[in-house]
Amino acid sequence: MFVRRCVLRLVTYERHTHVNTSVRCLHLTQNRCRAQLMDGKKVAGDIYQELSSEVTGMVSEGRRAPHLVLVRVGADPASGSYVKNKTRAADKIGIQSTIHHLPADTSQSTLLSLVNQLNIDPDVDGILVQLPLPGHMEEKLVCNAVIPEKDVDGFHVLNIGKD
Ligand SMILES: Nc1nc2c(c(=O)[nH]1)N[C@@H](CN(C=O)c1ccc(C(=O)N[C@@H](CCC(=O)O)C(=O)O)cc1)CN2
Repeated sequence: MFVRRCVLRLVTYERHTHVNTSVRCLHLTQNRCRAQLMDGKKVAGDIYQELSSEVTGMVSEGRRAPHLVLVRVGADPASGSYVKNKTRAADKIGIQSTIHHLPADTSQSTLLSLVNQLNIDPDVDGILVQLPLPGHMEEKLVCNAVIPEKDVDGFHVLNIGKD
């Protein structure tokens, strides 16, 4: 997914590769690696472009656009902004998005039921539970309730560490 595909790009060079002066050297055990300053806006723009073309391709083949569901619990203003930004990013790419905004006093079992419904809903491709959750909830348990195939953040124990 978009967020997971936004990775830091490290450029490794062979010993005799031309050395750009803006490049800093890092010496690892075997290889010489150079970290290159990244133009974040350009990389983000390229990723938007790439994903947008992918979605356009899917739709032109008669498939529906991917559907992302965002779950927000409580009224944390920062979480509100992050969720809004994520739906904006989805819109820009052509991904459908839906927000489920639950009150702060929602019980954990109600949240888990919602996650389970979304897990089995064939019209939902990705699920993102915005953190932090209210103090009475166990974030690890909730993150692991999202099935790995729909786990947009990669927070499920089976997805952590995968690229
Ligand atoms: N379900 C998730 N919940 C939360 C995540 C997450 O990845 N998934 N991360 C944070 C909140 N968050 C996104 O949701 C987030 C917070 C901060 C940043 C970030 O890059 N901050 C930069 C500034 C970036 C900028 O200026 O554009 C910084 O602090 O230096 C990104 C995402 C917790 N919840």
